[in-house]
Amino acid sequence: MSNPIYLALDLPQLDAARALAEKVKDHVGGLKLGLEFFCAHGHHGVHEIAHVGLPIFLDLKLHDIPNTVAGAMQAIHVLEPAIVTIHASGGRAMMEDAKAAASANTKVVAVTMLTSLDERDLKRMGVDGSPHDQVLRLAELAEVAGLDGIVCSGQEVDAVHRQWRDGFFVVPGLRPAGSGTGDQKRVVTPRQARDDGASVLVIGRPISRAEDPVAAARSIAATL
Ligand SMILES: O=C(O)c1cc(=O)[nH]c(=O)n1[C@@H]1O[C@H](COP(=O)(O)O)[C@@H](O)[C@H]1O
Repeated sequence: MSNPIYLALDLPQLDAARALAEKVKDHVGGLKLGLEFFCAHGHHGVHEIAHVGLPIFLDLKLHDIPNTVAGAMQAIHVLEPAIVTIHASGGRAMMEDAKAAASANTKVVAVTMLTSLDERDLKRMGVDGSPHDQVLRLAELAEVAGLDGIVCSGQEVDAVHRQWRDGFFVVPGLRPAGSGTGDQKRVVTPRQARDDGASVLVIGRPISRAEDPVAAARSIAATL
């Protein structure tokens, strides 16, 4: 069984990101490059990290009118990402056009509700219901739009998996038992997320900021 852990390389320095990826590559299943890295290094940076030889998750959280998101998806074909994120709150048409514009080998998944948000944040944004309700609502929209799956917290993945049996579920906001959560508000352990149906476990700081990133990755993988 392939390793479900994708390391979030949220580092602005290209050399440091590549060195970390090389160091832990035997203990993770993929590498996620997000806005911090991509805004600093763009296509060149993605090509550099791709040389490590692991699948690349390009986490751009695209969110715009359908035509613009489709154009962005076309522009990243050359990077051959295994996974790309868009925001479900961009609506059904945007999601449909994003998937249509993606290359066939790219899984397009929709971020539903950021794991840094809780029910109070939802209410302040004028969204009724619980995070659970909001995630299920947006997951259904993503499924109808023909996406491959969604991003949600480990607190919702079980319910989404029951609603979308063959979906691809990316779960961040993961912390080993007893560790701090930082800016993450909806957090579970990697083992809990995996048991509840996560396809990919996105882990960043618990590995990237560990004293010994290899030991951290190995100890997390050992709990799965
Ligand atoms: O799309 C994501 O990967 C994502 C969605 C979400 O709701 N929450 C979330 O934390 N992420 C990403 O997952 C990673 C979590 O990093 P750590 O909190 O350091 O483990 C970061 O790169 C976030 O951008």
